This record gives sequence, structure tokens and C-alpha cells, in this order.
Amino acid sequence: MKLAVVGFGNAGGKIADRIVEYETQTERSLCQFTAVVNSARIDLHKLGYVPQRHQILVGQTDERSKGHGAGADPDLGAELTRQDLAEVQRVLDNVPLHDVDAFLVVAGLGGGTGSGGGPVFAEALGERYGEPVYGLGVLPSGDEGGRASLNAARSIRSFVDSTDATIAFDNDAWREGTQSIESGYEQTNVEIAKRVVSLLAPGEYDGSPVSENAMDSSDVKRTLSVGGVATVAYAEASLEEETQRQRGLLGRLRNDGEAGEREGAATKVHGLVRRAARSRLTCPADITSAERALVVVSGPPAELSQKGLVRSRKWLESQIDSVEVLAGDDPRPGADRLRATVLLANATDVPRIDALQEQAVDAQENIDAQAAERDTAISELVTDPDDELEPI
Ligand SMILES: Nc1nc2c(ncn2[C@@H]2O[C@H](COP(=O)(O)OP(=O)(O)OP(=O)(O)O)[C@@H](O)[C@H]2O)c(=O)[nH]1
Repeated sequence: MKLAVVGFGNAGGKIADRIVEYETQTERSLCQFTAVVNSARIDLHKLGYVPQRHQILVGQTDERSKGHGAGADPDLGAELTRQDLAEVQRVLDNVPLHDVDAFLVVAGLGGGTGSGGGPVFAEALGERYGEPVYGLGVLPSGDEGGRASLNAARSIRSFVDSTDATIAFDNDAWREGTQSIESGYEQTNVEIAKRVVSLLAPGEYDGSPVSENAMDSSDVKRTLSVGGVATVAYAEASLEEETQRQRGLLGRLRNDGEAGEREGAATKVHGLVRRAARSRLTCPADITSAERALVVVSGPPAELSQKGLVRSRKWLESQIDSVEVLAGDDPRPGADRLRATVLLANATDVPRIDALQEQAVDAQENIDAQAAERDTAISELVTDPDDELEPI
């Protein structure tokens, strides 16, 4: 698949940057165009891969932001984006539309710029272009508090409405107790990039052998066409000694279909896909609630068992009780590992989103109650006990 990726807000920008970095490191061909949009000038300095001419600052002339962000206010983030939409769209004139299969709008949903501006922008993309627009929305962790939950619970709804499908990533599920917040984010951003590239890059010619059963962009589009919230599973395994030995002996791997059909190879592929589906998803969900799924197994041709892929597909069909499961391979002769990525589309049983909504309703009630009490409290503070003094 060929993508135009737009990162919105701080998290969105950093993740878009990591996607391009991972794509470059793994010599893939995924992002035909990358841009970032932010309302905070300082965040744009953190980027190393998105070209400067594609870094757009919205709200520079707005009194409330002046280039310093949306202050975790998604309504402001949405407004700043609407005000400067023409400028954002001007940068999109550089998108090579003939070479782009879809747009991907990336944002953290707990703040203001990404959570409010992302859906506004996704909707504008959908109105202007015929290509599908996908979202990649990062849910805040539980300990970020009520405001972040409220923002995310509102934003995920707008994201799902304004995109063809939204892939969710849950910071809560990926938080490691021992890390600082920033190094934790760095690590999770790499994990997100790895999954996006492994899932969406296959099928694009980048010099690797083209397989009979290669995943294609139309497979991804078909899987995501059901809309809603999607989640991604991933697992990897080290290569067989035999594969490594052949590589050593021949200096390169044989593109050997027969080797790929060894019984052990089939069992390994099937086992890896099962392990992926049971591993930590980008956003934890009951996989049986997904409507469609897509499996990509990537690695040296000698380990890409077609039998294993067929078994994996059948197993997944039985798990999600759907015949809409596609499976394809992604031959990478130089790969150091065998990798399985599973896209689960329109998952409807996602406990984290239910929990966010509950937290958000509580937060909304607290915010309203506190606002009502605050006026009285200020008035009581500045008024003497018997209200004998006259203000000036
Ligand atoms: N995975 C991940 N999540 C992040 C990262 N940075 C921030 N977040 C999450 O994204 C949410 C939004 O934060 P930001 O992206 O900084 O906010 P913003 O969209 O720039 O909006 P404002 O700062 O309010 O203008 C936070 O609540 C975090 O949950 C990151 O690098 N990686």
C-alpha cells in the first residue's frame, strides 16, 4: 500500500516521524508523502524525518494559541485547524495522488491539537479526495486523569465518524512501570511504527521477490471497509538454523517454495499467527468481536509456508466466526526474523474504550460541578464575613 501520512499534534507528529524512520531502516516503500500539523511550534523541532516544508503550524495568529499549542482543549484544536485549513490543504497539493492508495491521519487523543484537529482534517480529506482516509488514534493511559479521558472519549467518536476506519493504540496497555514517560513513549512509538509498516508496506515493489500470494493494498482496503475501530496483533520468531545455514552457504537465500512447504514451516507459521492473535494488541479487544481480519506473514521465502498461511486463515476464521479473513505473505530474503501481523477490523468489544467513556462521564460531571462551585467560592473568598465592605 502507498500511503500519505499526516501526523496531528505532538504524538501524531512523533509517530509519523517514527513510521518514516522504520520504513527507511527496513528499506520498505510505504510513505509517498508525510506531513505534520501542530499548533505548538516547539513540537516541530523534535522531528527528524518529515521534511520541514511539510511541517505546518496552525493557530499562529490566534490570540489563544499564538504558536503555543491548544492546551489540551480539543474544541480549540478543532477551531485552529478549521481556521487554517486552506493552508494545510495547500501543502497537500504536493501529494502524488496517482501514487497514493490511502491517507493515514495519526494523533494522540488525550490532548487538544490532535484530538480536536485530527478528525476535522480527516473529514476534509474525505470530502476532497476519493482515496480512503484511515485514522491511527492513541488512547491516553488511565493515570493521565479525567481531562485526557474526556478528550479521548469525545475524539474517538469523531475519528470513527470522519475516517473509513480508525486503528486504536492504547497507551495504558503499553505502559511499562519502570520507564520514564518520555522513554516509554519512544519505545511505544517504535512498536506502533513497526506494526504500521509490517501491515501496510507488503505488496509494494521494493526489489524483493514478488510472491504469488502477496498481500495487496486492495486486501487492506477490503478488510478496513467495515469501518469502526481496528486493532493490530504482532509476533515475531527467530529463523530456523537451516535457513541461516543456507544463507551462510549460498550468500543469499534460495527462493525455495519446497523448503517453505516443510511440515515444520507450516506449523511454525500457524503457531506464530496464533501467538500474535493472543499477544498484546495495539488496543486490547476481544478478537472474536472483530468483523474481518487480515494476516501478513513476512520473512525469508524458505520459511513462508503456504500451508501454514492457509491453516492460519482457517483458524482465524473460526475464531472470529467470519469468512472474511485474508492471508498473504511478504517475502523478505534478507529478513532476520519471521513476523506475523494480524489486522482485526471493526472490533466491537474493546473494554478500554468503555472504561474511557465511564471515566469521561465522571470527569464531565466533576468539571461542571466544580465550575458551578468555583464562582461561589471566589465570591466568598473576596467578601468579608458579614458583607460590610464596599468594593471600590
Ligand atoms: N504513544 C504515544 N503517546 C503520546 C506521545 N506523546 C503524547 N502521547 C499521548 O497523546 C496525548 C496527546 O498529547 P499531545 O500529542 O502532546 O497533545 P497535542 O495533540 O499536541 O495537543 P496540545 O498539546 O493540547 O496542543 C497524550 O495525552 C498522551 O496520551 C508519544 O510520543 N507516544
